[in-house]
Amino acid sequence: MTIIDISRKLEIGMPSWPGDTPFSYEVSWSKEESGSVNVGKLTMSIHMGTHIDAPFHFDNDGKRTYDLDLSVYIGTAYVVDLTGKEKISRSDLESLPIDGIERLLIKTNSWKDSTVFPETITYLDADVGEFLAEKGIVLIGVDVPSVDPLDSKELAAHHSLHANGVHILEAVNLEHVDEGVYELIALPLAIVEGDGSPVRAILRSI
Ligand SMILES: Nc1ccccc1C(=O)C[C@H](N)C(=O)O
Ligand SMILES: [Zn+2]
Ligand SMILES: [Zn+2]
Repeated sequence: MTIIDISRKLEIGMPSWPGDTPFSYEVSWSKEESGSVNVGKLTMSIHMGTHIDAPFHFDNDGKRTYDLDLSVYIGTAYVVDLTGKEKISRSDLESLPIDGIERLLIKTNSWKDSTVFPETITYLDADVGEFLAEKGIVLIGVDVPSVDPLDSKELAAHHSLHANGVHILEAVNLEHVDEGVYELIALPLAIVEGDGSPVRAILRSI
């Protein structure tokens, strides 16, 4: 069985959302000190690297991470390459062979240098939520840190996806992935009050 890892590495110095908590890892209790084991301490924004958004991230009354339906994060996914677009609208997706497929991963290739936070990214139009719901899509994944423009405050795409029951996976790495149908696994951690979760996202060929 071939596993394709589509997760970004979590490491010190990786780019984070401007002003947000950076990633840090340290051994806070060493083997020498504890007498038996190294114990690590992790600090990071939840929206670091490859992660899912819980609706609470952008809606005070929205679901928290632990309450998310795990079946959303496992199952068939279609990877489409839409490199070179400023934004992605319903018309860009209408001809995709996604009948019977419940997840869509979009390769935008718009995060050019993964060692620095991008200045602009390809984003989704607010008409995408309704279209995906009509198609029976329950999750959308993008290879950039947001489904909206980076300076957006309204978050039109986040809200339209949520209103249509489409869950959000952000900052996957699809550089090495060809278009086609796969099985996706990208489970959130059981963070009770979370507004999202880092995930280890993988694809399996089917
Ligand atoms: N971390 C942030 C800090 C400030 C403002 C936005 C963000 C975000 O993370 C938004 C992005 N659309 C996200 O869901 O990951
Ligand atoms: Zn996020
Ligand atoms: Zn988001």
